[in-house]
Amino acid sequence: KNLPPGKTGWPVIGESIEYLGAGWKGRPEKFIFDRMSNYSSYIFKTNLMLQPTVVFCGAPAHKFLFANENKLIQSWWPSSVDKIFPSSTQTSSKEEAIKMRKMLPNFFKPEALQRYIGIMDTIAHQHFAANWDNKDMIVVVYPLTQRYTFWIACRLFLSIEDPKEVDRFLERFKVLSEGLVSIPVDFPGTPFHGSIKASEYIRKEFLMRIIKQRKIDLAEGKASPTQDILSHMLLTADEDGKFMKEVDIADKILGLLIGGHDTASSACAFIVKYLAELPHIYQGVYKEQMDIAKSKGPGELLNWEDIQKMKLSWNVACEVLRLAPPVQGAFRDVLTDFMYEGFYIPKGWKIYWSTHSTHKNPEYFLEPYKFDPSRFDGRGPVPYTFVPFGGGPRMCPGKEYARLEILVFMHNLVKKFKWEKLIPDEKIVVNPMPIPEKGLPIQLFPY
Ligand code: HEM
Repeated sequence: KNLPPGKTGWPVIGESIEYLGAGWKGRPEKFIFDRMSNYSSYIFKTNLMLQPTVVFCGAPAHKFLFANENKLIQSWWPSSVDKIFPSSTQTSSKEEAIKMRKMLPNFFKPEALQRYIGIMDTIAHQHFAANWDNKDMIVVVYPLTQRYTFWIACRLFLSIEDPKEVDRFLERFKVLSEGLVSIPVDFPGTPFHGSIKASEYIRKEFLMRIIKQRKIDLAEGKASPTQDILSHMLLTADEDGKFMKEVDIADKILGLLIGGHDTASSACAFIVKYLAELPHIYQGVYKEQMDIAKSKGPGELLNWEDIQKMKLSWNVACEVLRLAPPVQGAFRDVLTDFMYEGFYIPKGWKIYWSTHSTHKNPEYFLEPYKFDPSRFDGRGPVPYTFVPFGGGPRMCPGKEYARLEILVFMHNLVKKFKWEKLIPDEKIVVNPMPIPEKGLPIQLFPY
């Protein structure tokens, strides 16, 4: 049978090491481009995460995959992810994903999102005052953007208000994320082992304690049914009148935290990096945000209309997501044998789609390494070429929420500071999100 070109690497581990990189700090972009130029610019075979895998590259391939979700293919996560959180939306379990998908529109519908803007803005004020203003005006950005997005999620998902509690939770959470996309060796000391332990603690102890207390508070009228995602999950029954089990709620909330946390933190950190490197882009964003700031009364929070005015800022954020996409790509399981472009794709193999195959492809983006936010003016890039949030039925449900928290972050940041990078050529590592190796230390210059 005519399998796609490519090699499957070492016995058992295949090319996972090349993909994830030594020390789990990989260069997925190089992996994809090397093989696109060695084998074929639209398809090649390999072996990743212990699975024979075909990588689909380019806009037509993305279109094909997104259109065939749940027909020829279905979302699949490496067994490592299934083990770290057994029944949540991030796993391959289709039923759980469907349940989650049905519930999500309530959290991410426009009325709900509009309510979140003021809360995000309040948290941003407190976050910048508590963490960025210091004597030397030197900060390391990535841990701070992690704090910012985690604080927002803790508030909107669980009504955790105390920053110290948020920080304690974040420490455990970081251990979990680090082993999420790793070689699944469950042995003390490996990232995978740490991740399983952290997940058990978060799901079975930390979240369970909050869920039980919330049930009591709701029964006694001390908590509001609409105050956050947790109340909503506890009080919403499915079509058969059944309420979700506590363990499932813990898993779902963890799934949302995983989906939304490191992704948005990485995006915010790269925005800081690019704005430091490109003063003319910073000036444009500064002007746009100051016009909005000047139109507000003292203490007045950002609202939906303000967000709509942040056109250039969002173009800049999109260009950052194109050049440094937080999600490298995702896997699919092949449900039935099929042919693609004359190549045989066997049932049971995995498919991987990669943001890089289009984002930095000169066929779709002229001078792909040039930072040019005007690419997003008007109708923007050609469909299926700009895919930081994926596409089709499994497209990121948190896209609009992410847009809001990123724009609120940019507004509060440029209003307060200019900055310079302290390590001019800081290396970028991918673990599994891209991050500057030393976390992006910067010198701040407050206004
Ligand atoms: C810049 C920020 C973000 C990026 C780049 C991003 C990217 C993605 C991508 C590419 C996928 C699809 C993966 C696939 O094709 O299988 C995805 C799925 C998902 N995202 Fe996001 N995401 C972001 C923020 C968020 C936020 C803020 C949340 C939640 C509040 C979230 C929750 C999820 C969930 C639950 C899924 C799984 C959906 C499913 O499998 O049906 N994401 N995200």
